[in-house]
Amino acid sequence: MVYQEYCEAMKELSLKIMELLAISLGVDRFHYREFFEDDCSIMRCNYYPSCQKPSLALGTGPHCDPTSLTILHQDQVGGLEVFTNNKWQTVRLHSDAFVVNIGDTLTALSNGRYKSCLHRAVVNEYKDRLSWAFFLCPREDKVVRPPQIVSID
Ligand SMILES: O=C(O)CCC(=O)C(=O)O
Ligand SMILES: [Fe+2]
Repeated sequence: MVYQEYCEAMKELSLKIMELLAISLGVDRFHYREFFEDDCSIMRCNYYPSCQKPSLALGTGPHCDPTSLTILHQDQVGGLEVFTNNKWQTVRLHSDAFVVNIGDTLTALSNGRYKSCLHRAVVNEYKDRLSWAFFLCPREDKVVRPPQIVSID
């Protein structure tokens, strides 16, 4: 029940963020909300056992999320890193905050104006770690393309 409520709240939050992104692109505010109708979003709980030699272990290897938006909540152990300015940087922990990632689908939907970000999760030497990721994804048969107004470079 809590799980279902969490998923519904994440879906609504991600659609609200998509409204703001639509406005920022000069697109009709509800354009993406309509695009994500009957969505095939995914919720995933990640568990990373502690590891005595973290540098030799792969938590979640470097990747860009293939999805549209990811809303991530991490526990107080930490381990999420983002590749920016040519180096891996730790994403600061904040118990009251979510991390919002742009995924590859959104890069396509925005004609490259929003870029997906390379990130990874490293494991902790002493503590197990948990993270919860909600991935906003369109219905599987949707054609992914930017609205015309955003297609013009
Ligand atoms: O556990 C994390 O902090 C990141 C997980 C992640 O990148 C993913 O599930 O796609
Ligand atoms: Fe990811």
